[in-house]
Amino acid sequence: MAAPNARILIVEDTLSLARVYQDYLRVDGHRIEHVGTGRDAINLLRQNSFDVAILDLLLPDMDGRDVLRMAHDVSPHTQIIVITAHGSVNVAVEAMRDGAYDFLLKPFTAEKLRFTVLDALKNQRDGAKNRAEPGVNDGGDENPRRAVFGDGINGEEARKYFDFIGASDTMRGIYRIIDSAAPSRATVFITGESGTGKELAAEAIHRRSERANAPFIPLNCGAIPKDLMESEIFGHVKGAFTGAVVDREGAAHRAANGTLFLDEICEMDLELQTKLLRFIQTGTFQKVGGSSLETVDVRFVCATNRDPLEEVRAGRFREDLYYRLHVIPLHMPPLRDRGHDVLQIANFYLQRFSSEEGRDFKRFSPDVADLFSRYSWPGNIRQLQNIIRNIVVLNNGPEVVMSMVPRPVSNFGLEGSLVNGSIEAPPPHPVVSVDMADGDRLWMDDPEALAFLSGKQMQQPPSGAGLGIFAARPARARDKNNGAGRGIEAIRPLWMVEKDAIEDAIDRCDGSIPRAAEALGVSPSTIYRKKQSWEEIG
Ligand SMILES: Nc1ncnc2c1ncn2[C@@H]1O[C@H](COP(=O)(O)OP(=O)(O)OP(=O)(O)O)[C@@H](O)[C@H]1O
Repeated sequence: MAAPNARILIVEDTLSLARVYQDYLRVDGHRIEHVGTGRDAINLLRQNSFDVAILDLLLPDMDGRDVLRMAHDVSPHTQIIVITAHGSVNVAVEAMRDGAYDFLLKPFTAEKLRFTVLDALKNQRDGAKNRAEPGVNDGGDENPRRAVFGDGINGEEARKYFDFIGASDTMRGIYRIIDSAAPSRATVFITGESGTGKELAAEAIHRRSERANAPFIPLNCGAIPKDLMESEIFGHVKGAFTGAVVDREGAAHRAANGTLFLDEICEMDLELQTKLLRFIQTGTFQKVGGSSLETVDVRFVCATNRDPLEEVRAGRFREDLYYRLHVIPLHMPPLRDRGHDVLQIANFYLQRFSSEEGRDFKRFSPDVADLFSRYSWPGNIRQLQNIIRNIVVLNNGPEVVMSMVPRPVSNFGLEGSLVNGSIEAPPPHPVVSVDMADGDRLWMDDPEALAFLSGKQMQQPPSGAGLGIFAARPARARDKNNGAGRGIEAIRPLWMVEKDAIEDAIDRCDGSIPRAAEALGVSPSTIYRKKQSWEEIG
């Protein structure tokens, strides 16, 4: 990296340390100023423009995190690097959530400090460049369509970090935590809804670490039947149980010197949790049916889509194991909170699936792009992938138009009910309406979606009428009930409806749960878990 002659503020109350940091950084030709209190730091940041601030979180006059938040507010373009005491990675991670660019754990070397500052500067300059040139494909664009849907822009140009696509602020925060956490041996505990990329994050942590050349072994604790789980992790000796006809190594052994990724960790049964805890504490384990102790060096990364503390409270997850594993928390944001990333990811998969399936898709029409940006994506990236695969397989390009978008995405915005039967103000754009079987009238500004939904003839709204409805249950459901006599006894519990849908999907996939799961946009373990809960209901 080039010597940048940047303006740097050091906020450190120990004078001797501040001098050392200044000496380290002067080598790169920066202009450096120093203050010893939080108050002075905020004042200086308010009056001057600094590229980077190096902030010790332990200050005499203010809580370091308050200083950080205020510094971020008064000077959002200053990249803030926080310094924390050795062993307080958690504090550092929290600080990054509050807007810090990176952190340094004491003690650190001159090289580490210089590199971290240069990296922050590079980020700051890239950010400034992107602000000055809206339209560059890094997610900082004010105009999502230009960034993602403009001519010639394809998914490969989208901002990538390992296998992640996306450059939203939330995801940049995730990449920084991965960068910082990866080199250490500390356990990373990843949370987030299904399909948000938890496994991708675990892999990135591995690939970014010194263990990258050793194996990355994922193990889905929710997808493996309980009684086989212990052998999956620790292996077994011949004859340990019926069917154990040969000795077998488990995931712990295979992950030696690498990373063991325990996905859906909260699904692990309590007895096995005790054995896992012992393994984490001692680095040793016994194969099922074995008598000798084996020792391996593994780094643990685990993930869950549940709230782990809630599981602890409910007695389903051991508290001591939780604290042992929960060293560096990493929360994967849902897709709906990632701004323009959704379009970048959509475009990436459109190009990929299109070439895999021999189609000519190049782009999304503006209304599809708009729908994708507004939709809530409950199944996150996996659902987005499935929708795009569906579109690509069943249609051809070059443009993805509204009529190609399958449900439930295409129905988005149609659910809801007429508020007290009132008719609201007419919309500023043309609408169409349709009379439904049960007497409701639908007013829509999207003729295609309305036609699809109702299968009825459309008409222009009478003058003076306004935007009514949005009471659109799918036509099928309406026809079945035909308006009359819809008593609450006809309503089935949600779990039964869900059970029917899942069983139907499994049937259509010839009994394959993984394929059914993919088609439904959930993980196989979700289905296994649900099947188990239906059995418990009886
Ligand atoms: N930012 C992203 N860009 C591109 N693809 C992504 C991104 N995040 C996730 N994916 C893809 O989405 C799919 C789901 O990701 P992944 O399996 O890591 O999610 P998960 O949170 O572990 O899901 P689950 O909780 O269901 O196990 C994978 O195919 C992954 O490659």
